[in-house]
Amino acid sequence: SLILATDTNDICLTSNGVVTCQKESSVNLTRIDGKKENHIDQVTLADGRHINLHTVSVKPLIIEIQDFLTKEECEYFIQLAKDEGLENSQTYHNKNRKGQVELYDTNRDKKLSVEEMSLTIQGAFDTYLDNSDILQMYKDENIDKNNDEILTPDELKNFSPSKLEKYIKKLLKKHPEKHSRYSQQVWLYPDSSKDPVFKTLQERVSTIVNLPIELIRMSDFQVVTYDIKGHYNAHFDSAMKDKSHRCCTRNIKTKCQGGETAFPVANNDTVDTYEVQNKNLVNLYKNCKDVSLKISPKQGKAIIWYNHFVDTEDGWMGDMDNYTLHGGCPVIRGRKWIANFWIKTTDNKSEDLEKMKRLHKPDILSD
Ligand SMILES: O=C(O)CCC(=O)C(=O)O
Ligand SMILES: [Fe+2]
Repeated sequence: SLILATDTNDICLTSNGVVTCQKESSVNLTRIDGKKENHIDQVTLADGRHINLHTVSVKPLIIEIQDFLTKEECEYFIQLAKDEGLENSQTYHNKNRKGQVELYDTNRDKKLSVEEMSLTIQGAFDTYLDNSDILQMYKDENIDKNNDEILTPDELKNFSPSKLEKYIKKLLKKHPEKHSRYSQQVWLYPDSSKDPVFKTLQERVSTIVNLPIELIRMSDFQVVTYDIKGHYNAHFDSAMKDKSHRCCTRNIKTKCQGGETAFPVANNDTVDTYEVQNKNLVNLYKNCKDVSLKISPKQGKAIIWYNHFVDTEDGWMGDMDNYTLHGGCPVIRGRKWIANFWIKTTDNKSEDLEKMKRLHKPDILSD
């Protein structure tokens, strides 16, 4: 392609193999126009295949694509993940907790009921215990001497946060499914100049979401697998830092039952956090049955959603879309494999554009 670069504030970006140079200020993030529920748009891929972008929901916007990946591509990424080695998944909570245990004495009576202990353990360890687990813990640790299921300050004195932590850690070894997330994963950073399958994937994502390949090259790619009881309680993928504009969760292999991707507040009138907590809809390990919007896993199927809106002022990352609260229902039989492809930007548009300029490699196109 012939590029006639003009002034230095121009940026050259590649979409569908065509390089276009434009003013930096005119580069915006855009979202797929899903139009309305059940709308279908056809897109032709570079390999000539036609695929359908099916709008399954508008609040939040979720697009489903059957056969986004071929069977061979799915197998390739699973093998890549296995070769690299998968590790137990962590949560944002695990990595950022500073080790403190905060007692949730919600009614401020200075005593802890079983429900309050349950919230304490959720808050401190991201772990969801049944009431019977908690009563068993009282027994094992001989804390609730009068068996009234209430811990007084005196009884609590003998049960230090470090004792609690030790107990929970041991319990999780035996019952990892009681954690908010139970899966194995690996981050993959294939070099697209050496890995034609990954290069094709990047180009396909770029075509479908209609964003330049230079932005797609800044993405993170991850393969996750869930065994029986594997799940991921409802969460947001993005904190305000390190925002991910959208997320394609690709279900790359599924000989499994269960394992749906669930959106507990989709299509509600409001995101009613009280309702979410009250019905414990975050706890998908237990309550997936109460979620109306669930997308079943199927080999090759992709789902795309946008964790953030586009900011109307600078055309870059905007507010988080609270309707994107989501998670993975437990696998009942078999094993589920997914690949997550996160297209990410920061709050700093000009920094992101600089990065994109560095990732502009017209030579990579001509092979
Ligand atoms: O397993 C799923 O369907 C959801 C996965 C997910 O939300 C994530 O990896 O962030
Ligand atoms: Fe997620």
